[in-house]
Formats: sequence, structure tokens, C-alpha cells
Amino acid sequence: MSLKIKNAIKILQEHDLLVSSSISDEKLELTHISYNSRENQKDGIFFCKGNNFKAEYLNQAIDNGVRLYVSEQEYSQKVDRLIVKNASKALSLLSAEFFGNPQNDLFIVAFTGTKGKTTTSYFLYDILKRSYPKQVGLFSTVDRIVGSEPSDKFKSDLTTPESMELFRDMRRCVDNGIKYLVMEVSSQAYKKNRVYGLTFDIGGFLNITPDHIGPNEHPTYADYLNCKKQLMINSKVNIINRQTNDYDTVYEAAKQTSSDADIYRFAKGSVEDADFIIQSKESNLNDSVFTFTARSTKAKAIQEQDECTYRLGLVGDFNELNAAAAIIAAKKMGIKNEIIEQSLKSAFVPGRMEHINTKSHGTIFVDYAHNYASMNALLGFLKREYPQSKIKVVVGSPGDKGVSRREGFAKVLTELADYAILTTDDPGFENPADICKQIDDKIDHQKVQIKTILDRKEAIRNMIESSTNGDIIVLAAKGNDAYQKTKGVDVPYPSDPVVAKKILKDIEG
Ligand SMILES: CC(=O)N[C@H]1[C@@H](OP(=O)(O)OP(=O)(O)OC[C@H]2O[C@@H](n3ccc(=O)[nH]c3=O)[C@H](O)[C@@H]2O)O[C@H](CO)[C@@H](O)[C@@H]1O[C@H](C)C(=O)N[C@@H](C)C(=O)N[C@H](CCC(=O)O)C(=O)O
Ligand SMILES: Nc1ncnc2c1ncn2[C@@H]1O[C@H](COP(=O)(O)OP(=O)(O)OP(=O)(O)O)[C@@H](O)[C@H]1O
Repeated sequence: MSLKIKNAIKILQEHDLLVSSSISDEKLELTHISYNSRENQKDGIFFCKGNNFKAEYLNQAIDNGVRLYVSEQEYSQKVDRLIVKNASKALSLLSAEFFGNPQNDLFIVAFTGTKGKTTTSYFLYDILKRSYPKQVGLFSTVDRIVGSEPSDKFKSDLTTPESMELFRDMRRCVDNGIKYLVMEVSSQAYKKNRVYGLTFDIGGFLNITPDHIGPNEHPTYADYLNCKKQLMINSKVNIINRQTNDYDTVYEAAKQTSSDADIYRFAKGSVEDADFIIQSKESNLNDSVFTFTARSTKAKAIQEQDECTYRLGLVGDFNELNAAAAIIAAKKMGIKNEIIEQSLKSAFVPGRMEHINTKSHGTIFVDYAHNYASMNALLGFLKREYPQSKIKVVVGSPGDKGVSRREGFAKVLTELADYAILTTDDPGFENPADICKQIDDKIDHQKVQIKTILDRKEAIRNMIESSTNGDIIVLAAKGNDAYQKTKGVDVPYPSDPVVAKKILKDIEG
């Protein structure tokens, strides 16, 4: 992989990003790309970007062999440089070029939404994989899959990777024979220009509720919405939840770059101008059944018959909505309905509505719900479906971020739970006992019984041991995370499903 300096200058000029250039050799071709000064930079291009960038990092990069740097200011005259208006945009454009524009060889489907990105991406990934084995990649919060060998699957650090890693991993996909890529696009990805310059073949907008607002993420809800809607502006075909908050804004964004015929709107129940309607039919602890009806004009006819019925191996009415978005994308890509049906029936998403049946201690759900909106959707669903059952929750809230989640948990537990054990979840540099107390202080103890057990494994054991058949236990917010982020260290933790199964083995055999 390499980048010719001539091409870099041309690309930056085309995007009106170049302020000035100081180049000693017009024929320069760079064979390394980096934004981390600690790496070997031989014959490399280095990007000075980020809120916490320091001039000393560039000096270190120069010592490590950098030939040229890209920056919004002139930090040094020791090596060639391109001064740009926006370094993160430049990083994205030049990374694409460095890695040989792999995006052009991929059909890319992206989903955004405050909730449901991972679930929907896994649904579509599995559907596509059944049609095109070895040709589908996945960039999700949980896993990044760039090929079909075990070594091509690894844990993600971000929902949407930094642009350089994004294009690097797209290149790996293409080199491994992948033709279809399903990915999550977070609002931060647009805020930080990680997907700058990229056009998606299909973009799906699942929902938006206030979240990720704070000093390190979005200053306001308006900023959050503005970033999220960019996916619609940058997608050729748009799939939109007709019932999302701020629908008009999202739809207008889609219309900026797509004709009405390329915008597919889905909804639950009867909504006047939705193209696809889903209706819940029934659900049990193992799956849910729903119908999917096309109310389409000819231009949007993407299915053979007007109404299809699906079983979904992941309960939750919210998951039916996620499935609707995946179904539309799959059908738009020409996937046969029987494949979609088979795939959804056995759908599995790590740490999302994983359920464990016990012999005599109720039914356990492990779910990643980690804010008010998702916990409200989850507990609301369980309460409607299992009105006779006691809803019992083990939950904690992380330290150092998302402080408003604590009040959110207190509210939702008060409204919808019968019993909860507060526990530890990624305390960071905070004291987990203080976090639990902050949740506890806002709870109405007349409405829900609360206990605090800081050791998460013990909390789960206590909950399971004190439950009986008919009870619904929810192990919330941690999904299948195999660590507890504690004082800057990822302390290994077996994960909630593993802990629950081990306890059941101990007590039920
Ligand atoms: C706020 C934010 O998005 N920060 C991301 C961003 O950091 P940044 O560009 O501001 O860089 P920085 O951390 O200020 O560091 C400055 C620069 O100095 C460099 N450096 C640093 C030290 C050194 O010795 N030498 C050196 O060269 C660093 O490599 C970096 O390029 O770019 C980094 C990668 O280049 C990311 O790792 C980092 O994500 C942080 C860790 C993060 O947690 N982000 C979260 C908020 C996030 O993005 N979350 C969303 C999901 C949220 C949702 O669900 O909507 C996600 O997509 O994951
Ligand atoms: N469409 C939805 N609406 C509301 N809640 C949902 C929806 N889909 C999933 N959830 C809830 O949110 C949790 C997280 O789901 P998922 O991981 O798919 O979303 P995400 O958008 O990737 O989340 P995050 O950005 O927090 O990683 C689930 O465990 C479930 O409780």
C-alpha cells in the first residue's frame, strides 16, 4: 500500500482542504501511514489530529522516520508537510487512497440509531452470510470480521473505527474475497470524521433518543441529531423508522441526496405514510412471531408477496423493529425470503436478549440495555408479555461517563421492576458503591425492593438463588463483556452468561 504525494495534494485540493504545502520531492511515495507517534514511521505520512495532540508527538514521529506530516498548523519545518483545514477529514480521504479505495469494491450497508445498531447489523450479517458464505464482513461494536478464517475475527475497540483503521480493515476484507460489508455508524463517527467522504449503498436509521451528550461526546442533542442524520445524506438508499423521534429531520436529510423511490419507511402498527408495516403476533420465551406487510408502490416493491410472517429467535418487540430494517436491506439486495426467514428464526446476537432457561429458578435474560431508553423498552416488553411474572433485575452503571444513566435506571426500576440488585459495572476511577448509592437514592422504595451487592458474580448468584419458576431475571447492561473496566485496566470478568450458567450448574447440576 502506498500514497503518491501528487495524488494526496490533488485529493486535498478537490475537497478544498489544502491550505499550503511544503514538499521537497514531488515524486515522493509514502509507504506507511500513522497518527500514532510511538510507531516506526519509516517513509511514512503522519497525521497530527485530535483534541489532545501535542507538538512533542510530531517530534517523536520525526525521530521515528516520518517523511511528511499533515496538520492544521505548522509544528515543525524539519520535514515536508501539508497544512490542511481539517486533519481528521484529510486522514479519512488519504487513508482511503493509501489503502487503494477498498470501499469501491464493497457493497456497504450501515446502520445508525441510539439503540439497535449492533442487533440489526448482526441480523443482516447472518442473512447475507447464508446467501454469500465467505463474502460478508461485519464492523460492529462487538466483533470486527474481515474474512472467513478464525484470525479474521477480532474484538472491536470502537463502534465505528477511526478512518485509517476503517479503510485498512476494508482492504483486508477485499483481499479476503469479501464483497458485502455490514457496519455500525455511530454519531461520533461523523463528529470525528471517521467516515468522511464515504458513500454507503444502503443506510438505515433506527431511532434517536437523547444519549451520548456530554463533554467528551456531543455538546447538545441538536449536535447529536445533526451527526446521526449525516448517514442519510451519505447513503444512496435509505431505510428509516417512520416512528423515530425527529422523523421529519431524518427524512429531509435522506431527501437531500436520494429520490423518494429510494427511501423505505417502516413502522409498527398502522402509520399512514409507511411503506412497510410490522405487526406483533405472539411471543414466548424462545422467540417472537410477527408479520411484515408491504404497503408499497410499484417502485418500492421489494418482496414477492404482500405479507410475510417471520419467527424471530430474539424476543423483544424492539427487536422486531430491528429485524424490519434488516429485512428491507436484505430484500433490497435481492435475498430470497426463505433465507431471511431461516436466518431470523435462529438469530443470535452476543449479549443481546440471550435467554437461559433454568430448572427451578425462573428464566434469565442477559441483555446489553444500559440506559433509560433501552431498559424501558426491555422491561416494558417483559412486563407486557409476562404480566404474572416478577421482573427482577441485576444492574450497575459505569463510572466516569454517562452519569445521567444512574437517574435513568432509578426511574425505570421504580416504574417497571419488582426487585433489583445494584452492582458493579465498569466503575473506572469511581467507587462502585457510590455509583450504586446514587441510583438507590433516586429510587422510590415503596415501589421496588432494592439490595446492593458490589461483587457482580455474587449479585447474580444471590438473584438466581432467591428466584423461583415464573420469575424473569434480567442481567442488564453488560451484555457479554468479558471485563470490568477498573481504574484504567480491563480486569478480566467471565461475562454474565458464563457466570449465570456456572451458578446454575452449581445449584441445579
Ligand atoms: C472523543 C473521541 O471520539 N475520541 C477518539 C479520537 O481521539 P482524538 O482524535 O481526539 O485523539 P486524542 O485521544 O485526543 O489523541 C490525540 C492524538 O495524539 C496521538 N498520540 C497520542 C499520544 C502519543 O504519545 N503519541 C501520539 O501520536 C493519538 O494517536 C491521537 O491521534 O480518535 C481516537 C482514534 O484515533 C479514538 O480512540 C478516540 O475515541 C475515544 C477513545 C472514545 O472512547 N470515543 C468514544 C466516545 C466513541 O467514539 N464512541 C462511539 C460510540 C458511541 C455511540 O454508541 O454512539 C464509537 O464509535 O465507538
Ligand atoms: N430498536 C430498539 N429500541 C430500543 N431499545 C433497543 C432497540 N434495539 C435494542 N435495544 C436495547 O438496547 C440494547 C443495546 O442494543 P444494541 O447493542 O443492538 O444497540 P446499539 O445501538 O448497538 O447500542 P450501543 O450504541 O449502546 O452500543 C439491547 O440490549 C436492548 O436492550
